[in-house]
Amino acid sequence: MAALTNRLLRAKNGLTFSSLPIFKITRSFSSSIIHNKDKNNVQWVFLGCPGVGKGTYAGRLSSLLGVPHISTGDLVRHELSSSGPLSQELAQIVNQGKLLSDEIIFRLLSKRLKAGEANGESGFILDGFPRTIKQAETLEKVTHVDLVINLKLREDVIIEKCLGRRICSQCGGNFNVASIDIKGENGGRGMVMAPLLPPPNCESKLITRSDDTEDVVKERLRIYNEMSQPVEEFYRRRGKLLEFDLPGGIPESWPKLLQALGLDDHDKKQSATA
Ligand SMILES: Nc1ncnc2c1ncn2[C@@H]1O[C@H](COP(=O)(O)OP(=O)(O)O)[C@@H](O)[C@H]1O
Repeated sequence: MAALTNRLLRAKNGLTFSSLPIFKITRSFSSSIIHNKDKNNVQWVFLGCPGVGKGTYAGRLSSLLGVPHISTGDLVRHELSSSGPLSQELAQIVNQGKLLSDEIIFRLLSKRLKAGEANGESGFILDGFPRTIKQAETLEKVTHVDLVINLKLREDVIIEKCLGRRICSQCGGNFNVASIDIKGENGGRGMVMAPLLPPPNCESKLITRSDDTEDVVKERLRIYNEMSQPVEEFYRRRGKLLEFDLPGGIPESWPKLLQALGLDDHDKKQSATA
């Protein structure tokens, strides 16, 4: 693990690499990669504001394609839930809506990659990383990214969704109690998002993330616009960015996302064999 961490940290400082587990510098980008459903060829990144649904859609694609969904936010929350020496220091930063240092994120990510390597994982769907230009440059040095999916949603809806987010403290399931029903104005489209309610046995165990308060959500959005939006431009310039405006909740958005990714047949085949 130490060697791996060092390689990731060295990459950040511009030194050379041979390989990293999961991350392979073997292929050049081709726009047709989007149509390649071989799981070994899925090296994707999800971008988008806090609460837009990166975790939901990355998780669904991960199950569909059989590639690991690696969320740095989940890695951070796992670290916070431990009683390790770092957890209090990290909690202070996360609960203010600020970003953690690259060093900490690289350390957590390296640890996760090492565990995945031991389990024979290949391919990846990254969620929550990269979040700064520096992180994107580092990732570019250590591996190839095929496709970057940028999820977009109106800011007022994002705030409501973040405030409605709930987690079951027992099973870890993610739910949302917000019910969004925005009427279209001046011929514009409205938006309906039904709540994603928990099953009865989770109902009494729901908790809210400590960084999902209104002030902290607004600060996270501010930081996203300042630090992470330039990452969109980084990938746009490389021709890798797929912009996806979410049309509504999961029932409307999931089929359209699959269509945009050329995966709608894949989903049908999988449902037929299930
Ligand atoms: N790549 C990263 N760089 C720095 N900090 C991160 C990164 N990923 C996660 N974090 C920290 O973990 C928190 C939660 O992450 P995440 O669940 O991805 O949040 P969000 O819902 O805002 O997208 C972030 O607000 C930040 O403090």
